[in-house]
Amino acid sequence: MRLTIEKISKTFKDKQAVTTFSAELTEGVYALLGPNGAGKTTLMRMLADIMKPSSGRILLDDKDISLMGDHYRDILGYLPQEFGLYKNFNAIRFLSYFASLKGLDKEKAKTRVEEVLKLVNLQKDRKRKLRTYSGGMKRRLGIAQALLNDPKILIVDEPTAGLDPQERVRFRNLLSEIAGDRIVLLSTHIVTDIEYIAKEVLLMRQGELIQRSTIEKLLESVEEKVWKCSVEQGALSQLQKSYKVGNIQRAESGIEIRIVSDVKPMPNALSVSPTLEDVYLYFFEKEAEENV
Ligand SMILES: Nc1ncnc2c1ncn2[C@@H]1O[C@H](COP(=O)(O)OP(=O)(O)OP(=O)(O)O)[C@@H](O)[C@H]1O
Repeated sequence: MRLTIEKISKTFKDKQAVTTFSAELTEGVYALLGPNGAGKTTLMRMLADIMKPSSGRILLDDKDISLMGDHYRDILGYLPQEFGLYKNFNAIRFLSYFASLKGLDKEKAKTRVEEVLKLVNLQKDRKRKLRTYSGGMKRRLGIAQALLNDPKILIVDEPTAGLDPQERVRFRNLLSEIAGDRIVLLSTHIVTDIEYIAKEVLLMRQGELIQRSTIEKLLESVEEKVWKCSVEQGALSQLQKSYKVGNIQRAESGIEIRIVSDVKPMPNALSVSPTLEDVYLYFFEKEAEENV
């Protein structure tokens, strides 16, 4: 299976949200990483065939998805960023309702609803009203909904927004379990979401794909560009103006800061091993976890 994104762009009036984005995706988990406003949601909506590109094409195994109609929707699972729940429904009723919208026949739907509840580990809570669900449970239910038709392509838009770190880890594990032979595209601006699970990372900035790589290669690309420096408090604000400063830690003598820079920022700077947060800082300037 091959999903080909061929030079797609999307313009809203005077705003270019996505600019000639091209990529080819095969089975596995891909992470679309970029800051708020980078164009991730717009790209995903086009991949989910909810929004038409202003130009360019999306092909599944060489067939234009805009010409595939229901055949494409049959193999697609989509979890949008904003996902409305019927608060007075329980999980079974909610999923059965979506199953009927997706055209599953009644008998098949019954079995499938139980299967997806098991997959996302909500079996025990399947009869509870959704208004009593935690943020993590709601997101898992969202994934269950997206999996009802056993999609070959699964698109999930910022699924970990608002989840606590423990729920984020559970959600990440869930995605990696269900990935199997599907194409999974997950968008996020939180670097820890993509650790361990992403086969490749697509970095998006201002509507453009600026880098596509494995996590290992991304880390390699900032090798020798991450520095630990001991500085005095008074020097900090000037350094922040001149460099991309990551973690700031108080030490016995002054403070210790992490700087991402192509050149050694000061004589006493020590080169240290990069993390994904450094990668984010290198490509996107802002602090990696700023928007959590
Ligand atoms: N319907 C629309 N009309 C006008 N501008 C839009 C519309 N949808 C998105 N945009 C603009 O396009 C740009 C990309 O938005 P998009 O929501 O795709 O980014 P994002 O990376 O998903 O960000 P976020 O993480 O905040 O959702 C933004 O500048 C946004 O304001």
